[in-house]
Amino acid sequence: MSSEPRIETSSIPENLHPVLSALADVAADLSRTIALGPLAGNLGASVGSNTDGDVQKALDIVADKAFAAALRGTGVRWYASEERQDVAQIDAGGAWALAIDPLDGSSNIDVNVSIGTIFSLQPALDDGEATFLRSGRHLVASGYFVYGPQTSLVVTFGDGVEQFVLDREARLFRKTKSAPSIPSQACEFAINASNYRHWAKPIRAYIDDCLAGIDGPRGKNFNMRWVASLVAETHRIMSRGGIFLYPGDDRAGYEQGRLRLVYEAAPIAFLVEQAGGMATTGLLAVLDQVPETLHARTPLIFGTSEKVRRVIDYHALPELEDAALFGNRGLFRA
Ligand SMILES: O=P(O)(O)OC[C@H]1O[C@](O)(COP(=O)(O)O)[C@@H](O)[C@@H]1O
Ligand SMILES: [Mg+2]
Ligand SMILES: [Mg+2]
Repeated sequence: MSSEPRIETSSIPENLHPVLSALADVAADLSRTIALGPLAGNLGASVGSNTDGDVQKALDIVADKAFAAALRGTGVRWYASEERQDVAQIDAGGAWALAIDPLDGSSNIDVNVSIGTIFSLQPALDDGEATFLRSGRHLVASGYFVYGPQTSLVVTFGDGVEQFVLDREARLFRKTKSAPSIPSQACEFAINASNYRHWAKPIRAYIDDCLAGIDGPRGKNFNMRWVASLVAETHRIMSRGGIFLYPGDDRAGYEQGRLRLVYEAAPIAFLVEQAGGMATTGLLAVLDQVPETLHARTPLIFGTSEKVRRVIDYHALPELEDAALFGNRGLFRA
């Protein structure tokens, strides 16, 4: 890594400068590679599968190796990656544990749609795995890079969120004047609706009510979005509000949804709470959920607080009663 910081550090806690600069350095490289697309090789080629059977793309592996290598000497003791079965030790004397989804939205690599990197930092315990098997309330920082028309970093250190944009010529992430904040009013929802028949009743009811639009209990029309890149959906919600849902469903292997608690849901939940929104599994705040295993999945529902609260309310309804209420719908008028 170059010794020059790759990010404006004035608002970043001093003990995290080396880590953030290393992450920013790799993100600048990835941004360039992604922008070259097919000119940089077959980035979307399938090269194997991880321990859970998820297909790994060439760029997943490139990104994972680049981040792990760049973090040497930055004070990161433990490195847990979506692409690795086990926690790796980087700096034996380091104070930090970093969890990372090196490349989020892999299915979009080949189609020139925004993809990203998600990370979180927490203090390292002596046991690497035990460090990560704690609730997200232990996080001291989390963020994502989104590689889109702009390459941006949105990050929290537990006191609101900040945004940086890559100035390609200077190879520097510059801080933007205004910070993202999730609006309290919004009319967009994001869900992979092809799974409708697999969802549980509270999720179906929530989406049914959105789809009913002005004629339904919400009394207004909604738009639907689904990019299939969690970072891109998060970035939109950070600026425009709305709700994202990847619930558990009845497909084999999807009982807890698709997204990983340690690498995806907890870091995003920390950002969302810091930006004025909420993140839940439907039953519990995502940040209160303790991972049972390193690669555990979790239902993830986040965004504008009022919308997320409504989904939580739907989950709280007794099974029989809810059928009656949803039939009536009057209790849930917007
Ligand atoms: O293809 P689906 O089931 O709609 O899933 C899309 C979701 O999967 C993900 O791509 C999973 O992340 P990875 O690409 O890191 O595996 C999310 O970014 C996205 O929200
Ligand atoms: Mg991901
Ligand atoms: Mg990934």
